[in-house]
Amino acid sequence: METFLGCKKLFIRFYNRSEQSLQNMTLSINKGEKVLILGPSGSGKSTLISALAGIIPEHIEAEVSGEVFSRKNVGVMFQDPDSQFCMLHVDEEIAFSLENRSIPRNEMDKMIADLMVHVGLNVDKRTPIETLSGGMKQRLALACLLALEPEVLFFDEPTAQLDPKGRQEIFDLLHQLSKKTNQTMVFVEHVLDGCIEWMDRVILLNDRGAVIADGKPIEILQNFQKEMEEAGIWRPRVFPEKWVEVVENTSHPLSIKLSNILESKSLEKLKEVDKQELVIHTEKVDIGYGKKTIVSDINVKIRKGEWVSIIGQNGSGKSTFLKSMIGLEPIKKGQLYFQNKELNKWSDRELYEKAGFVFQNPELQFITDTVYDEIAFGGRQRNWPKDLIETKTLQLLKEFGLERYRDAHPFTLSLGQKRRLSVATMLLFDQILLLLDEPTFGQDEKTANELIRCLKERQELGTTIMMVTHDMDLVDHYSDQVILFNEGKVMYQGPPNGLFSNEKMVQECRLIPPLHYQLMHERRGLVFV
Ligand SMILES: Nc1ncnc2c1ncn2[C@@H]1O[C@H](COP(=O)(O)OP(=O)(O)OP(=O)(O)O)[C@@H](O)[C@H]1O
Ligand SMILES: Nc1ncnc2c1ncn2[C@@H]1O[C@H](COP(=O)(O)OP(=O)(O)OP(=O)(O)O)[C@@H](O)[C@H]1O
Repeated sequence: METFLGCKKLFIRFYNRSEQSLQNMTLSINKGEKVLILGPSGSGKSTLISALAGIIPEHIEAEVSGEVFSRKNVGVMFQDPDSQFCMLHVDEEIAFSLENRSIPRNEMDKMIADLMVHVGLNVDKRTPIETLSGGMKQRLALACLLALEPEVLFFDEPTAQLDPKGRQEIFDLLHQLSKKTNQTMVFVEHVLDGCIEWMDRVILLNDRGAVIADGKPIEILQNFQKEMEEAGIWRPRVFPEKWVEVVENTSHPLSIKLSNILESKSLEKLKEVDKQELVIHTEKVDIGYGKKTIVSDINVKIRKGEWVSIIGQNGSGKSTFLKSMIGLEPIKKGQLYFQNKELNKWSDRELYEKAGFVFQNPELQFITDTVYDEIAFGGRQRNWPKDLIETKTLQLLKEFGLERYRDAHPFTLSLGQKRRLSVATMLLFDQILLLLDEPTFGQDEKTANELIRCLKERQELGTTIMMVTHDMDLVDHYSDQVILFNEGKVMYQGPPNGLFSNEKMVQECRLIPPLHYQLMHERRGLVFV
């Protein structure tokens, strides 16, 4: 029988790399199947999707051998939504997909409005795409893919930048869709809760781009625990009831260690930090763009050595806030002090020495031609001795799993690798403040843990960490202070336990509490292992 979608003995090597990114891959995906591709960061998941969708070698050049069985009518939701937009405004972008289906103009408006509601894109349809937040762009990319109604849908980490409730809702939406249509769906995802249980198949890749397992989700979870753990692949933390028996009978621990999560922060820690010097404080600050205020009346105090998490729904102003704290966006009103001196009294150079910024989109940060130079750059700027630069750079490359790519161009890395590089470049020298915009999204378990370990080490040496994140377990476990934005206001400011134990606020702000709080209220129908 002819293969619907797949590949046979497929090898792919990018021209600027000595190693192959996909090795001897043979796969056959049936019409209507829902397939999840799992593998550590850099294992070739995006490369595989691009090959099956016909993008490699047509639009991205590479040395390809073997056979690919692609389809004509496919749609891809790319990992980086910016790379797929070609129009200026939200409605035009969705209309572009509808035009592909020859939908008459007079039917489009209603379809666009419905799609925006479906994916939770709560903005005016004439909004310029470049002004959308990261999560909003991801929702738009999904709307465009759904508008296309292709025969095969490829999703490359479709929920990586979504707020926790949004992630759940989008997976529910896709699950419903999967039951209604006979469209084939191929997913790449790092976080498995909410999606793995309704997949027909899981394909597991190793770090060299070869298939190591292919089967039903529960079989893979049961029989390839060790391989998944060694490769650093996240496993689901919450298991649906239908899998309880299987889960109970396995000898390997199926979830992340609960002891880590249960150890919640106490108020004592914050009191200790209280005595220390202020790094940033604001008085009645408003942030926003042009005439639009995004968050008003911000009064925060951020101290030396604190770990501060900034949370809130997509579009609530987290990235804007982070940028405003070191002048990358101007504040609209109020006073902002950096080390007790008004921010505008510091020169750019001084701020650059004292504060490191990791952007949500890592590509915005890269300025050199190799991974090595990217990390070494800061040391060279400071005229450090060559030996010192080399030692420190090599150490960071190792810690972040980037040794193999030291001579590669930063733009050719996988998204997870790019994000790790963007954090590593900020860790070469000792800034007193690190501002990080979602540094862990798109990372496998092993690299996320390593990244957090490096940040924790810095914090213990006195660096202040300000991190935007949607990962509530991370917030719970590490933060001294949480700042929550909701509907243009600071809704909460304080230790994590004060927030997560306030069920009303958690609900109102559409948060999903960390596992440890969910455990306390054991939700029915779910089993926590
Ligand atoms: N255009 C390119 N040129 C050169 N090398 C590339 C290119 N795109 C990807 N690679 C390399 O191929 C390998 C596989 O990358 P790919 O993006 O497929 O990984 P991935 O499994 O999707 O990773 P992640 O989970 O980090 O997104 C990586 O080592 C990456 O650096
Ligand atoms: N350059 C800009 N011009 C006008 N509005 C903007 C601009 N950048 C962002 N916005 C708007 O400001 C609001 C907050 O965006 P921001 O990126 O700060 O949100 P966020 O909380 O970081 O979201 P996400 O979780 O999706 O990354 C959004 O409504 C967004 O559309």
